[in-house]
Amino acid sequence: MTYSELSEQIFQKRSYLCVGLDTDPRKLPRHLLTEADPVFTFNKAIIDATAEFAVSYKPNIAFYEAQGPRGWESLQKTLAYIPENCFTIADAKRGDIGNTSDLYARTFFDSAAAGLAFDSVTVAPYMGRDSVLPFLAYEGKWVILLALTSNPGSADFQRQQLHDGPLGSQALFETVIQTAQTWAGHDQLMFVVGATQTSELQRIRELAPNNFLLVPGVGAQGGNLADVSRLGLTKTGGLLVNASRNILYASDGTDFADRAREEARALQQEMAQHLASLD
Ligand SMILES: O=c1ccn([C@@H]2O[C@H](COP(=O)(O)O)[C@@H](O)[C@H]2O)c(=O)[nH]1
Repeated sequence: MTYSELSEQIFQKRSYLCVGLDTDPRKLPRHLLTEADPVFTFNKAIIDATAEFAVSYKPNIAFYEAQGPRGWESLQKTLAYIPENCFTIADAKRGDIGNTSDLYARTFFDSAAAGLAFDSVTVAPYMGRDSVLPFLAYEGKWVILLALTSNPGSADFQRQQLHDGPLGSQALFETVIQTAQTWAGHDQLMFVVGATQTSELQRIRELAPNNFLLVPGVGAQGGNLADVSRLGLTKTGGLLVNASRNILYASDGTDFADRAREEARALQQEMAQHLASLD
């Protein structure tokens, strides 16, 4: 999906909601446990219930890998089930020396390799340019680079001051955002910024005025959608705000899909208001 197609979806659906498919078999409603593939059955119901309100889906790969080959199969089926008009994110947080990154990129982008063809993959920037470039070699595919993550540990490295960054003294996450833009344009590069990091969002928008930001951390992690939207929205949308647990596990009963739909609808309705206030 291209930048303008994603932007078009956002204004058509009046939503920048990304539903996180962090599907944990231990949290599934009991009545699904007799299904042949309970994870896929659950994901299918969640997608059916939320597709009207979401522009993106983000399976977190850890939840599938932890189940071995069975999990990989559920992931393949889930990806194939996500509607064409939704942007897909493999939240895998990969990155290694070039030839290894090359295989990670094949895993998530080339369906002939592992049966997966995501639109994008999350990548850790720590190993630098040559660890990221193999992902960018795929035309039409996106890299979503971790910049300032939502967790408390983001202070350990990402907020550390560097004294000889491109602008002199600046935080490591600022260097990541500036330097990565010399590797790819905003049509192929997004940044992860936690919803819990709104104190830095204005600065991040100055550094990356045109890049989409993937913002996890509303709901279960306490991030505030209104603040994220006020500081992060742009004329093209510019945001994908993820919610996982709040939607997936709104109920653990037979009404789980209805409750997930209500949660997704509530987020979409607030997003529609924020988009309307852009005019
Ligand atoms: O900085 C980051 C980067 C990624 N995540 C991921 O997003 C979801 C958030 O789930 P919630 O249940 O809505 O809290 C999850 O997959 C994380 O691994 C993040 O939270 N923060």
